[in-house]
Amino acid sequence: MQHETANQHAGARPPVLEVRDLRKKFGGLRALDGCSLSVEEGTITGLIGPNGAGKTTLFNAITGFFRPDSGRVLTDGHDITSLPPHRVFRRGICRTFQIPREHGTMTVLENLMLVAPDQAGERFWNCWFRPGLVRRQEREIRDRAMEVLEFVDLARLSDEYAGRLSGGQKKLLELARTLMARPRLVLLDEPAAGVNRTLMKKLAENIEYLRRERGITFLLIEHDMDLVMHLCDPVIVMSEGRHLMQGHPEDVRSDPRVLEAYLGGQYGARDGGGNGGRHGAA
Ligand SMILES: Nc1ncnc2c1ncn2[C@@H]1O[C@H](COP(=O)(O)OP(=O)(O)OP(=O)(O)O)[C@@H](O)[C@H]1O
Repeated sequence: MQHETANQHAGARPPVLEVRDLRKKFGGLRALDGCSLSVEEGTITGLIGPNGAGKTTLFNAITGFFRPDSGRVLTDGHDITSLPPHRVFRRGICRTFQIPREHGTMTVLENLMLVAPDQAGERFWNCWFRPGLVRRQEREIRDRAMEVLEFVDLARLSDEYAGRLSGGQKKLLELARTLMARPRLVLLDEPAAGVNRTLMKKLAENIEYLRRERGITFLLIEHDMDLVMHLCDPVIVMSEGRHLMQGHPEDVRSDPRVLEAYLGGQYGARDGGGNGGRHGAA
């Protein structure tokens, strides 16, 4: 397996995430059609593009939920292509889903405690022979989960069933779950969808804080252009399964290729070329 990227050869630090020529077909449809991009450490990188551009498929291929047909995924220059999701997760790459995947019949706190990696209590013999260790670790995980809940402002709901949270609160819970894993890179799939303005502001503040204070890198798919323009730099645009362009938000906003990608696609056809909905370019 090749372990070094071109950047390493040049002496520079490799990007935290690099995708090279990724391809994925569903039947005759090329969801990813030679997609290449990279995400630099310490950035909040936006990933935008019209419906069906392949953004979520890209997340699925990076995080091991789909096996790409070809191409490579590297983190810090190490090849992680086609690793199963739990091994990608152990590499510090965590994700959220467009539709939150909470365990609805468990409490908010339990949802977080589940995520903590390498729990001693998961090993049968530890429960019998090392009960003190299991209890101590469980206490630590609970304390950590409460800290994370405080951070996302859900501590008061720790004993509530996760299924009873509002859509916005579920998004915060998704973010909280990634934080339990002490991630290096968080992939957020439409964090603002279905979230009211107040919670969205809170979410944006949290993301900015985590990048600044904890050095966490973010790659986020988002259709809310206000949020993208405010939060992300750089912004990568995908179209038809490929990287179309990348730049500062204001450059992307005015780039004719981006407008063309949005207006020329399914959305443009359906909407008569209008651009006022949530999938508008800018
Ligand atoms: N499991 C699947 N089976 C078949 N087709 C799929 C599957 N997942 C995605 N696709 C198709 O692949 C294409 C890319 O979909 P994807 O969800 O990655 O786009 P997207 O850019 O995330 O779109 P959106 O912004 O609407 O979420 C679409 O045409 C979609 O219908």
